[in-house]
Amino acid sequence: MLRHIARRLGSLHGQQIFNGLKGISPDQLLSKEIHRHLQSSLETISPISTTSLWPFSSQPRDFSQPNSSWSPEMRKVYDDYIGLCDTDSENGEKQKGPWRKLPSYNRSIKYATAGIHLSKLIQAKARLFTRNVKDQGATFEYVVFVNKEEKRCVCVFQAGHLLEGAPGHVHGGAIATIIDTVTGTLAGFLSGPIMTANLNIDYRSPMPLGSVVLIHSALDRIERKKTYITCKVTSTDESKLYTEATALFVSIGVGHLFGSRN
Ligand SMILES: CCCCC/C=C\C/C=C\C/C=C\C/C=C\CCCC(=O)SCCNC(=O)CCNC(=O)[C@H](O)C(C)(C)COP(=O)(O)OP(=O)(O)OC[C@H]1O[C@@H](n2cnc3c(N)ncnc32)[C@H](O)[C@@H]1OP(=O)(O)O
Repeated sequence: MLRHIARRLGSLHGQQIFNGLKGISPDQLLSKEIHRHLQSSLETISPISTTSLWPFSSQPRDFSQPNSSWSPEMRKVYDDYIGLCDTDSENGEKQKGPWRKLPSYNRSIKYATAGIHLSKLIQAKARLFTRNVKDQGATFEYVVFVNKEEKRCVCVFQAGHLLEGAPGHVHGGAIATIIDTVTGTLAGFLSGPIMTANLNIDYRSPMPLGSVVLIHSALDRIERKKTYITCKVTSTDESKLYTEATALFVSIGVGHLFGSRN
């Protein structure tokens, strides 16, 4: 199975991966390829482009583009960060800024869904939890910007009406979900394939439904297979603190999702 996946990825990239890496196991190959995908997305995606090296569709939808459900506040913060992605130099030319917008698709690599244990129907229908509702604005509207040099990212998150927990406020599980997603995105970007091992959350203030908040995540440290991330959720002007969290991600080989320990 792993060899089949590795071959598929190899063929999707003109065989250069498979041919050039003889002696490397499919596990290692997939790990390298996933990390390469995450990194290359960051290098190649322009702010409004949906072009990517994503192998399963030539034009996957990037869910982190502005849509009509975004409030003016969400749109403004998005535009501010887009402005930090490209800056004007003294001679008026565009230069790459320190920030990059990450694209966001509604499914992960097909075989990452514990593949062999799931029916083909489930595999075909599997969708990323945070991107599985078609109704724009109903659940998680978010976009992640990464600053590679500073090893941190900021997510602009607008919490939709279907995320209600306490009346009029966002469910703690939904807040945990978006924190896991953002800290996991940063850990995956920095360390390659990872899984959440530990997530600690302190809920400091209730978050009203419809709020637009910033989720600031930063690398704390990397120790062997362990990537530690810190996180703060604030209002967009950063005057109000909603949530604080720390997360531990452990690097995995792809075989991990198929029950093998490596
Ligand atoms: C095709 C693969 C694709 C994989 C994804 C790749 C990249 C993703 C990148 C970006 C993703 C984009 C968006 C992100 C979206 C969502 C992110 C959400 C991710 C999740 O939502 S994912 C679901 C929840 N997640 C689980 O379902 C994990 C279940 N669990 C396990 O699968 C294992 O448990 C595992 C892997 C955690 C560790 O297992 P293991 O065998 O690999 O490692 P081991 O046990 O040897 O530990 C090594 C060192 O970590 C320490 N350690 C381990 N666990 C600890 C803990 N809890 N607390 C404190 N320290 C801990 C040990 O003490 C040792 O430390 P030391 O090195 O110092 O001895």
